[in-house]
Amino acid sequence: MNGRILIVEDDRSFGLMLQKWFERNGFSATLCSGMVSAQEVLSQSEPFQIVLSDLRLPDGDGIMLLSWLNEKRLAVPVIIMTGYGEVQTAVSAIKLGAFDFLEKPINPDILTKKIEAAFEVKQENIAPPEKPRPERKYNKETRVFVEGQSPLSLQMYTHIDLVAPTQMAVMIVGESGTGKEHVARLIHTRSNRSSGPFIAVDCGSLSIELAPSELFGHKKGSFTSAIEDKTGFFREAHGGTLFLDEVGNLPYGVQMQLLRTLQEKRVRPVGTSTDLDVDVRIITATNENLEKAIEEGNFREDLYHRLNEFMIRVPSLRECEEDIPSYADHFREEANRELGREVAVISPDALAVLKNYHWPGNLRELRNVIRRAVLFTRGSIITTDSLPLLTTRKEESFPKMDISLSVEPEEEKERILRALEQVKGNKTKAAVLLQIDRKTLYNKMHQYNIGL
Ligand SMILES: Nc1ncnc2c1ncn2[C@@H]1O[C@H](COP(=O)(O)OP(=O)(O)OP(=O)(O)O)[C@@H](O)[C@H]1O
Repeated sequence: MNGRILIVEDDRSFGLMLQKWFERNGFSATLCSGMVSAQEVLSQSEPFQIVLSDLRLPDGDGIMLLSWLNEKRLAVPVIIMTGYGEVQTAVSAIKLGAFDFLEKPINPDILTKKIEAAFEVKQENIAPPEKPRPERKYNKETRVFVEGQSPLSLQMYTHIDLVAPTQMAVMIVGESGTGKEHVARLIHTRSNRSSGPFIAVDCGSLSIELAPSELFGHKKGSFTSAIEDKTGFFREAHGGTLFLDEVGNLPYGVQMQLLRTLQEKRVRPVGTSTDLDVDVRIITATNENLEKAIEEGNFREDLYHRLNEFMIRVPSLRECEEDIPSYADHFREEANRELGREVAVISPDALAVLKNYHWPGNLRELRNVIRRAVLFTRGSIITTDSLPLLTTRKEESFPKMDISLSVEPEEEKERILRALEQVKGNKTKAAVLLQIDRKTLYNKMHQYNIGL
């Protein structure tokens, strides 16, 4: 391993020890003693591959540093170091996007594994430092997934199977960490585009200035930093699927261009005057209420309807309690493999705790909790002792997300016609696609004068 690591630690002797350890292991490590100095270094020097930050700093904390990195769109994995008993805060840090956490006193083997894992993610997900790119490509199945068997999960998989073979634009909604990206990938692999590319783009990392060229490409010399031709995500996804994650974050200025591209199925790279054909299926995901964004003037309504030809709602984990044991077991096996452990089971008491918690961070949080438990377990059984304090009960949890839709009549008619076309006129299937009952479909067809 080698690469640039930034250590943010106010305990100087501990920081120096870490710095020496990294240097002995072939890294270049920079040490900062506080948040502000870390921000200065991160803004000025060459990009770092990993930031290893203490949770508590004299002029802030690791979580503030994390938020600052997010704000500045500096895509670097952050590992937070916590003291004994600060695991809850560390879990919050992970929900905010920290890559992982490490408990002090630091075990060098665990540190090595986490650094290796962060590097892998950095190589896989994030582009070379000098040219940050927000896409992730999936050319092969890298992870194993579990299909929940609860009624809401089964309903979701039925919807996936139904919509996957069509060309409809799918909008996936659900809380953070529910597995929306996994659903997008599943739709792609179950579609007739599965042999084509799957390009995932995090819309939150597209700046207003660069978004057009990232999405639609550019011609060499069309602006100062355009030192070579760029294909753009749309054309990279030609023949396959373009997944726009966190689509609510798409800069408003680019939304019109996106709509035009979708309607005309053509892109015009920046700095050119020629339109190029593109054949791309669009899948989007959001964990925010886009209707509110529309009301507030932050998201175009016409684009919303174009992207939302079919909506899939990914249930929260607290709505699928019966799936928790199989997910937990799956994450236990995954952690065993990745951490070289042999933890065989989760005790019934521990399972009861897991089932009773409200999981605001959903599958991502469950995965982190189980990984931590596998690390902490000395024997072969995960007991309540190896779980963090999971105290908030389900009853105290938040209300469900409102995903109801209101559509303009013209658009509604258009959607019904499209759905009927996709399923060759089968009204039962069209009603499922539109997520309305058959009777409502008949009424609407009558209302819009669509031949029965
Ligand atoms: N069906 C599944 N089986 C096993 N692991 C899963 C499954 N779905 C999701 N995961 C895991 O849960 C975590 C969160 O999944 P994912 O990133 O797809 O969620 P998301 O809803 O897209 O999150 P966000 O809203 O933050 O973008 C990931 O580690 C993913 O690998």
